[in-house]
Amino acid sequence: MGLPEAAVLDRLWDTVEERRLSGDTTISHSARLLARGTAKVAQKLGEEAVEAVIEAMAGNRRALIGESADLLYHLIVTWVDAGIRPEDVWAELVRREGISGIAEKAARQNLSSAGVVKAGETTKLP
Ligand SMILES: N=c1c2ncn([C@@H]3O[C@H](COP(=O)(O)OP(=O)(O)OP(=O)(O)O)[C@@H](O)[C@H]3O)c2ncn1[C@@H]1O[C@H](COP(=O)(O)O)[C@@H](O)[C@H]1O
Repeated sequence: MGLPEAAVLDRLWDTVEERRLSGDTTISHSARLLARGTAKVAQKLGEEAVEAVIEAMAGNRRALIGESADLLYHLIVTWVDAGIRPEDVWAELVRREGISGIAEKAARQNLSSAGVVKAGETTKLP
């Protein structure tokens, strides 16, 4: 295998989806977490995000790599629970490619100040 690459995320999604469909909750962490329901899945996502924040603030590069993997895993479990496929998210990132985040936000603010978009509404595609 060459350098690790992002395709691992697609493989991980396939594995977690398989655990949702036929995983044994006594041996599969994913099956057990998904069986606990959306609130628990979302809680764990939040917890892992905070753990990544803590390591980033502490400047613990190695620990932040580990917490990043935990966060990505729990984000994928959240996608599986919500019926989101990786390509749904990859398509959104591709749509945004080449559009500066600053220009994107300014355009949204112009739309809302022109009354085209009500404040609080987003012009981001669903
Ligand atoms: N990438 C991961 C991965 N990252 C983290 N974790 C698990 O996530 C859990 C996080 O620990 P926590 O204490 O935060 O969560 P918890 O055990 O629910 O504890 P509580 O908060 O409920 O008390 C640990 O058990 C980690 O092992 C993962 N479990 C699985 N995977 C991948 O998913 C695949 C399928 O795993 P299973 O579903 O277990 O078969 C594996 O082959 C891996 O590729």
